[in-house]
Amino acid sequence: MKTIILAGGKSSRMGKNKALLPIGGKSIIKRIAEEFTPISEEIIIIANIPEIYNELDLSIFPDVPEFRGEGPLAGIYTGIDVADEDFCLFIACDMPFVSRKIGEYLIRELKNSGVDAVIPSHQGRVHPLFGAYHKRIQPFIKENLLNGKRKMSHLLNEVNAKIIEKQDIPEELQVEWEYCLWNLNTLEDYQKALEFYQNINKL
Ligand SMILES: Nc1nc2c(ncn2[C@@H]2O[C@H](COP(=O)(O)OP(=O)(O)OP(=O)(O)O)[C@@H](O)[C@H]2O)c(=O)[nH]1
Repeated sequence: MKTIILAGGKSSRMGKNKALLPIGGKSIIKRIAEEFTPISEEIIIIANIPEIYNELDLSIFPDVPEFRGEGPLAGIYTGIDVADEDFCLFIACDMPFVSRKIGEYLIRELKNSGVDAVIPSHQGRVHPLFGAYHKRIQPFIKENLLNGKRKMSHLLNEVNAKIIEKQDIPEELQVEWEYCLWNLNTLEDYQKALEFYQNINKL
């Protein structure tokens, strides 16, 4: 499988590039890349200012010109295009604690169940930016973007998406579930993530 990190956002609520915020001495995007390297054939970054990430030594592509900067859906469209692979795992660059075990689980479900997408959900909230997607959804994304429908929820209503809840996953993965889905939007979120990181490292 290929892992695709979406890093083409504006981080306007954070006020600085979320992907580069350090946690435990490492940027979030680097943490994600390192976490997924052991299980990925390739890690690809989709970012609109690619040179920012040169030091990561990964493949970096901007959104396709047709949809540049049109939100995460544009990043997924581009990721599917460049990965040229049936099964892709997408991860937002603002999820510092994503887990490869859960990523593997999502991809396995995608392969075994034959659906178009496998998406985690926690406490009534779906997290489509840590999800496994089949290449065949690409025409649906294109149609939505051409019609100005940028919300992930539109796409998930149109394709055959399997939503996974905590109780669906093997028990040994359930501990990781909650923090794995955590994404950071504001400085307050970042502060909480730093505290969480310090606390788990004290255990
Ligand atoms: N490739 C690509 N990724 C995007 C785009 N917009 C958002 N993302 C990524 O999608 C994820 C979620 O982004 P959001 O938090 O919704 O948006 P954001 O622009 O990063 O942040 P805000 O400006 O605060 O809304 C992050 O990993 C972003 O980098 C885009 O237009 N292209």
